[in-house]
Amino acid sequence: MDYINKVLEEVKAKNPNEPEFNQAVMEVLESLRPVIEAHPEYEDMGILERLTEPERAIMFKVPWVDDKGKVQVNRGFRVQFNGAIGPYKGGLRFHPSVNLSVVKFLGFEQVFKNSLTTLPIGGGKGGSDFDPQGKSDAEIMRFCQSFMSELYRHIGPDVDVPAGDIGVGGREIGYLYGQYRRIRGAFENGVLTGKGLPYGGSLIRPEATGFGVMYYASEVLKVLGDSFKDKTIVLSGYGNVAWGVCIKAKEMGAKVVSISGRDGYVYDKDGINTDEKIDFLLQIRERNDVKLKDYAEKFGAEFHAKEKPWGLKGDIAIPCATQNEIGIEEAKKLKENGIKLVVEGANMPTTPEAMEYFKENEVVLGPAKAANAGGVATSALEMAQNSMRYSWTAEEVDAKLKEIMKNIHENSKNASEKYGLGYDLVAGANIAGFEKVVEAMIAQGVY
Ligand SMILES: NC(=O)C1=CN([C@@H]2O[C@H](COP(=O)(O)OP(=O)(O)OC[C@H]3O[C@@H](n4cnc5c(N)ncnc54)[C@H](O)[C@@H]3O)[C@@H](O)[C@H]2O)C=CC1
Ligand SMILES: O=C(O)CCC(=O)C(=O)O
Repeated sequence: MDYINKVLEEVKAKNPNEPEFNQAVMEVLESLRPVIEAHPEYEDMGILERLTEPERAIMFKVPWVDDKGKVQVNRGFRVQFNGAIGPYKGGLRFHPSVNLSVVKFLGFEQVFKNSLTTLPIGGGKGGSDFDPQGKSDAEIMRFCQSFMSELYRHIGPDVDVPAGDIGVGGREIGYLYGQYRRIRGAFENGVLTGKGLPYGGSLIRPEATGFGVMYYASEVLKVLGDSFKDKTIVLSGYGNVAWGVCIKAKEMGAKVVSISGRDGYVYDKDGINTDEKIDFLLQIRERNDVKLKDYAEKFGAEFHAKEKPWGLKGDIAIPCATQNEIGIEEAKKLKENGIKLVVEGANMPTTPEAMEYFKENEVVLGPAKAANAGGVATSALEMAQNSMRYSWTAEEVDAKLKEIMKNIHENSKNASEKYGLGYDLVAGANIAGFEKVVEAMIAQGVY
């Protein structure tokens, strides 16, 4: 059995109840074959075994009191996956589907993504099975305070720097930071990113993931001899990432025709392209009872309950909701409906079968760890500003973000070409991310 298959078997055997984690590992390791063939010494060094085992996985109790006075107990996680190139960095997800497998898959992906940004950040991720939907602001605050009452001992500006992800935005980061500051008795604001501007947040961080997706996609379109002008975008999600994509799409002359959530999707044939419509996304997200039907009613669009938007006609698909939202059936529908490019805003939104189908059917795929890296990259810029006790203008941050996304695309393209894989952005991102982390790991001895 070759080295990669051996490690894949071991990972499966060691983590039998972690399908998402196994899926993420398989996707990365399969595309590293040419690199492993060129470096047989990695086997004796145990590089892949070391990379697929988190440096630390913390699981903890999060008790809190609801508005009726009843005690609720959730489970909290922080997985510090690999710190070879910098402090662990990655978001916190509050969603009922969160478990160890989900946090480990996200943390594993984050290692390569953060390496790709070219900035000094290791990979980690965390979260809880707490569902913010239907909770009051006071309940969310009490939950965040309890969550941080345990998490604080594991994090720090040079140790591990969490941020937002699904269900965690500016409001939650504020409550989390307040509790951290109270416990530590110090203004260490480099411990979290995605903060509000008055206490050390960075301009453009809220928009960064969506803007980064569009900057990265523009680079891909350049290679394809095309641009966003007059393109129709089929989008999923309605949250932070989807919002950033909508703002940039409007600026770039493309038309976004859909958003989606847990309850179904909205088809807006005129496009989500006015400030009023785009601002409404923020309002939906801020409410603790998301109903996308409200968008449809307010703006005269169609609402399709319990369905995904992948049957719509368009040129480019940008999934911005959650993992495995595009399976093989959805991939076939996208192809039939004219989609030529899929750019992943969400983490691992495409199943392995769907990825294979895209490859065989000439649909270009921009993978999450490259395409959505603008969020974490701008978080690293927030850390840099906190260290300097200084802030850059929106124009300065945006220019740096644009340059980073351009480099991520270029480095992925070059890595793919270097191993004779042509324009394979999936393999290219995995290889480019892997090479830097491995170099740092080898330099630091066995850890
Ligand atoms: N916020 C960030 O900076 C980054 C986010 N991402 C990824 O982007 C995706 C969206 O994250 P955000 O916009 O930050 O979340 P958000 O908290 O702002 O919005 C929630 C999102 O989750 C989706 N969602 C929740 N439950 C769902 C379900 N059961 N079925 C389908 N969709 C569901 C909603 O459609 C909505 O788009 C996630 O995959 C996240 O990991 C990736 C990089 C950075
Ligand atoms: O900004 C960060 O540190 C979090 C970003 C994140 O969670 C992601 O890239 O998936």
